Amino acid sequence: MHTVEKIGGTSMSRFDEVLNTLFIGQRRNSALYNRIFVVSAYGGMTNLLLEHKKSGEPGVYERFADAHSEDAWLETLEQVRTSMLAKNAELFTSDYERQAADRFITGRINDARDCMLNLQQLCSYGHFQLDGQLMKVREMLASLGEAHSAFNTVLALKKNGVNARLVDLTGWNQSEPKAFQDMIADSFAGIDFSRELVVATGYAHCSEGLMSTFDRGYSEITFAQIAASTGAGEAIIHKEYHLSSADPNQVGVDKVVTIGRTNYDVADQLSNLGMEAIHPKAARTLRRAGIQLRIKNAFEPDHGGTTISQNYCSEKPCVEIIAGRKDVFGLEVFDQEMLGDVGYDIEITRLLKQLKLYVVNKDSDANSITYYTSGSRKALTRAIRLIKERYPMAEVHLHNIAIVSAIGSDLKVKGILAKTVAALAKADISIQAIHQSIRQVEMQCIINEEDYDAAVVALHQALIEPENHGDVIVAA
Ligand SMILES: Nc1ncnc2c1ncn2[C@@H]1O[C@H](COP(=O)(O)OP(=O)(O)O)[C@@H](O)[C@H]1O
Ligand SMILES: N[C@@H](CC(=O)OP(=O)(O)O)C(=O)O
Repeated sequence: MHTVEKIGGTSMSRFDEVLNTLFIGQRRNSALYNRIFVVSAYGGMTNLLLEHKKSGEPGVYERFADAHSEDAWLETLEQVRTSMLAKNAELFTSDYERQAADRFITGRINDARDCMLNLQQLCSYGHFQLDGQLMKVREMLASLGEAHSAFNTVLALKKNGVNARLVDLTGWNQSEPKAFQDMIADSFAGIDFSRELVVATGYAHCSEGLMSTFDRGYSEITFAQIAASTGAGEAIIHKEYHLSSADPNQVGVDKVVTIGRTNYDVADQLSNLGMEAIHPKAARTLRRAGIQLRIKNAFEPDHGGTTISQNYCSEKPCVEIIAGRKDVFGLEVFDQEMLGDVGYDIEITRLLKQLKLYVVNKDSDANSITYYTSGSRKALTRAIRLIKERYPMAEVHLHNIAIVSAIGSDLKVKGILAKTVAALAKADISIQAIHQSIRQVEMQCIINEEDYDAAVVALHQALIEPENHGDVIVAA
């Protein structure tokens, strides 16, 4: 039976290593096959094509959509071209592959550029509106990143003697889009996985619109659907590190512990904080298809990694992960008219959704609500203006904050709140707000942005390190 394996952008950026560990390594002949790889764009490429995933800094798409900067998008698209060609030069030293790689991506970029210029021209006539076409432009731009990395991967594999095959799901020259499930099923029909190593683009063109339905992180959706549709034995996500008790880059590779087993509930909490163990909607597809999910370190192929299942719960209560995010704004709305009126909250939430501001969490008291949101500062400034227009008596304040969070499949650890507060106080970090829900899977502290790194280290030290878990918290 075959596996379906996803490689994220961060790992794809270290392609030479991935080639030696995952794709080929010690594998020979038949051991190379029965694997379908789904690849993301090289790290940073989608940020440049659309907008920065965390800071919201505009990329080609955002600049194109912004009516005030008519030509600024062209400059950013040329920046994408330069980065993509530089990546090709880094990957391919021989002329044949490099020219083929350059030709392919140059053709796609030129097509996208011409299409966007024509659209801009067309929409200069009042009968045609750009707004109605923007999502299509977003999809087209996104697909460039995954087409680039998948095409290059096949080229590199072929050069190394592997019988690799590209499954290009971007629908580039397709006359009409198909439904998502049909697009995937049709593209894989009739392929003998035991003879061909398939590399599929993490972006899939479809009538529903992958971006409008799932937005960023979409390659996991494609990955999960391919696994379900081809009846994979296991679905594997390869990451830069093992799924660990904290970000190894922040706390230190020597201090963090690998998570051996966890559940989809924990994965959802991580996803809410922007650390996507797995996209929640991709998890659902795998769960329904009864396919086991494993997260592995792309550079340690012999390690079992982390298995994620629906029913796992740690044997005794413990903190499994310290996570968080620092690109968060606390949008505080104070209005004495709010007292007893739930409609206030509903209306502001709707407004934030319209402005594509993601609400990570919120808290309230009698006459104020604070929304902890991520998104661009521009969208937040707009939100403040609209709230003030709608509620003239409201006082609105914006705080630069960070969220640091302790997560576990069973967090009913005795005295956890006291330990957390003591650890932060000892590190001289002031807590702005604190949340622990009754379900006890996650506890969040809101702190000042500049305290973020120190807070993660302090909580890891106080809540995880004393448990002496060894190398792995519950080996898979
Ligand atoms: N608990 C954690 N375990 C492992 N990596 C983490 C954790 N929290 C944050 N990270 C960070 O996630 C980053 C990207 O991970 P990865 O999933 O490989 O990226 P991509 O989305 O490109 O696939 C890593 O560089 C690491 O610093
Ligand atoms: N490249 C896309 C899709 C994706 O899922 O990427 P990654 O696997 O690197 O998170 C993005 O940045 O949204």
